[in-house]
Amino acid sequence: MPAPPKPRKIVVLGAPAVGKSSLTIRFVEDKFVDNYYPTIESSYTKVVKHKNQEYALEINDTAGQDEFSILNNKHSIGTHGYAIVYSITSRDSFYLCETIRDKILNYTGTDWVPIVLIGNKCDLEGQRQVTKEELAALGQKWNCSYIESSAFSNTNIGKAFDLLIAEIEKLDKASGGESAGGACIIQ
Ligand SMILES: Nc1nc2c(ncn2[C@@H]2O[C@H](COP(=O)(O)OP(=O)(O)OP(=O)(O)O)[C@@H](O)[C@H]2O)c(=O)[nH]1
Repeated sequence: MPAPPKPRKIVVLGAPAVGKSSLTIRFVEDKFVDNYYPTIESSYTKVVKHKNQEYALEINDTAGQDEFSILNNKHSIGTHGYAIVYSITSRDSFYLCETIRDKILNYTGTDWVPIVLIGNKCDLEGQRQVTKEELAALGQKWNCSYIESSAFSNTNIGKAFDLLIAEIEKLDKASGGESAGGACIIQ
């Protein structure tokens, strides 16, 4: 009998208009939405396979943050992993990622949480403001996974979520297994 899907909750955070909804919808529904409607809060589900195990993902797409946004319970209770998104065309959105991660760590009272850092809109090479080297440097500093993606051209979207599941699994293993997952991140 195959193992039942593991439920895993993911929150997508980042500055407004970096493509959080677009990459979530591309991942869940495999389509690209060209219009910009600021998100209030949306939740999506998708079952995916990672290393022969199924995962029932609950993905919470948030309203864009700024440096004054306060991380609330909805963003952290039961959350297993975070996708922090910026746009490669916006240096400000890249800088904001550091603030967002600091808030997560403050809120959870931990010094490490599963994160994938995503540089979205990589199809817009001509408008690039953040280099791949800067992404790699920040990802290495945080000891997390990192990747550039494009919801528009469907580049690395599935891969980004796969990397996040791997980060979540790392924590699961380090904390002694299955049940430890979200519970110990939330404290
Ligand atoms: N070229 C390009 N445009 C993108 C990409 N992803 C999103 N966009 C566009 O960028 C705009 C903002 O995308 P959204 O997905 O609504 O951004 P968001 O981060 O969810 O925005 P908020 O809800 O305000 O936080 C829209 O016009 C999208 O079509 C991408 O990978 N490439």
